[in-house]
Amino acid sequence: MSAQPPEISDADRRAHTEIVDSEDAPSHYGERPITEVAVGVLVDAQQRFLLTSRPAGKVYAGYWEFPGGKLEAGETVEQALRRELHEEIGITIGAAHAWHVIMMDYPHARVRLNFCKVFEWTGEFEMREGQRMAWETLPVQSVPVLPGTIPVLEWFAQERAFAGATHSG
Ligand SMILES: Nc1nc2c([nH]c(=O)n2[C@@H]2O[C@H](COP(=O)(O)OP(=O)(O)OP(=O)(O)O)[C@@H](O)[C@H]2O)c(=O)[nH]1
Repeated sequence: MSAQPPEISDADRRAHTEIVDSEDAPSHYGERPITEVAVGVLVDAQQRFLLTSRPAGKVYAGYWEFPGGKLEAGETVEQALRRELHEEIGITIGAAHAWHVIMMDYPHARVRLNFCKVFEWTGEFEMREGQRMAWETLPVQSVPVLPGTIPVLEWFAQERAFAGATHSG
């Protein structure tokens, strides 16, 4: 859990979050096109949630996030999530329960993160891209966390009546 924090630029620090909670924002909301992303919040029987580290070679390599990825043409959020989690972490998910939707405006991309809670899955976890995995609870111990992950920790804090810092750093 002691990853060397990657370099973060001033532009990255200014990454802007908008809580949308709606799938109605047009696909060219604002001045830049939006990339749709399906993100899985796996919650186990002990109410822990799964974080994975971003693999080497991707933007924000080494940052901790909830696993997921970009929608391919014609896919629904649930279909993309099922495909991504199978490809990246080796499991087959049961139902994906739509939770929150946020926009993140990064220097490299403007993304709409469609977070879904997942309570059931089959198969063994296998980090197929060399990621690391951690079952976490609040406060999160893995550092650093991706900017787009922080709102999720705040939603968990609200749900769980958790007071205090949700993560380190
Ligand atoms: N998976 C995931 N992506 C997130 C989260 N928060 C967040 O801002 N993002 C952003 O959403 C985008 C997801 O892209 P990705 O690189 O994971 O997707 P992918 O696996 O399809 O990428 P690829 O095209 O490199 O194969 C990235 O810009 C990433 O920074 C999160 O919690 N999980």
